[in-house]
Amino acid sequence: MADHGPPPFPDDVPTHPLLVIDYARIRAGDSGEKDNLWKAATELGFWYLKNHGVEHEVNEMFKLGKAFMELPLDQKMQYEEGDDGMQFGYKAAGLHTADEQGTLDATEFLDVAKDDALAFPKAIHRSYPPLVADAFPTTLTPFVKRSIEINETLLRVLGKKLGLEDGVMESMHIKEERSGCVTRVIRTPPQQGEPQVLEEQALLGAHTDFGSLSFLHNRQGGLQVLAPGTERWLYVKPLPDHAICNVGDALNIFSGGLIRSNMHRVVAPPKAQAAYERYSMAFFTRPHDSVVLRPLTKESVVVANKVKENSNYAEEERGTAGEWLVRRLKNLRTKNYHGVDSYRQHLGTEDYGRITGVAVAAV
Ligand SMILES: O=C(O)CCC(=O)C(=O)O
Ligand SMILES: [Fe+2]
Repeated sequence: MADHGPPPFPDDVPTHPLLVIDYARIRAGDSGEKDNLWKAATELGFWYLKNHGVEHEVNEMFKLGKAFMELPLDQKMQYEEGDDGMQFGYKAAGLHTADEQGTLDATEFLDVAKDDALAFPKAIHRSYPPLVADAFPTTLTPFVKRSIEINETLLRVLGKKLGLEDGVMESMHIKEERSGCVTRVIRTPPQQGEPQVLEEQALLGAHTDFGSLSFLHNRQGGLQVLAPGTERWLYVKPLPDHAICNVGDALNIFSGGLIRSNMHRVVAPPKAQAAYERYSMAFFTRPHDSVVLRPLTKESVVVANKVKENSNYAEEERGTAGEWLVRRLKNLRTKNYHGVDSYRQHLGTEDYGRITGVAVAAV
């Protein structure tokens, strides 16, 4: 019998609503829509993005991702990312931990560097399997270019709303510079069990994203958010041709905490969808490697000559974007897991108490 793929997202599971931002209106400079984006970015840090115009490239990426994931494991393992914080290539299931007990994650990643996609046929970070390398001109590079354009536009609006001088936000994300910007395809295997039990098992552990903005494409459920002021993880319902955008830690830090980098995780898709393998795909915009992660708002105000001499704005040193990534990735690797403390070493701006609180409550 022909397999028609997973059934639709069920109507009867609780979900968390997201604001819908119309990219066409943002592009047109609509000030009401820019206000909506600011509201979404500061209150939840997640929103749907419609009319982004990347539907074709997204479809092609899903096809490429599936073709790659279906390669034999030993072929994929030749491109494994390793335990030193490199994050391009292939990550096999179980090589990341999903919680402080060291539970193994259940996700496979294909991670393709923006730098390799833009420099093709030159390799900047690494080489990829022939199936992926062949798809740079037709699929990967077009998707990366469109994704960059969208995230740059959204970042410009958010930078302006923050009160940054023109060009300051852009200068943190220079696409010609080496960065951790990455296109990722994720696969998780079919899950069996009681929905209530499955809903408590993270296949990709609770986290905040490392970079500035994530441009995510979901077709099945499985993504959950822990909304501020709530104690319950809720699914985000995928909507056709709507991207899910979310803020990462770098933007949270740049904004002095004003723009929210919200915790999320991936569990089994709800109900009957759980019996199917799950694919998702994202482009992560991150500051280029040499950018020091610190609040930018004071700097912009200084530029504008508006700051008072004795501003007591808290400034915390987080190192560079490149160092931030390596630290977080290294400590997430199963091989580098030495207990709760090493797991905590991978954390970003998450409120760690919230993660443990929820995990304990779920036992
Ligand atoms: O697969 C998803 O829906 C989310 C993936 C995710 O959060 C990530 O890779 O950072
Ligand atoms: Fe994420």
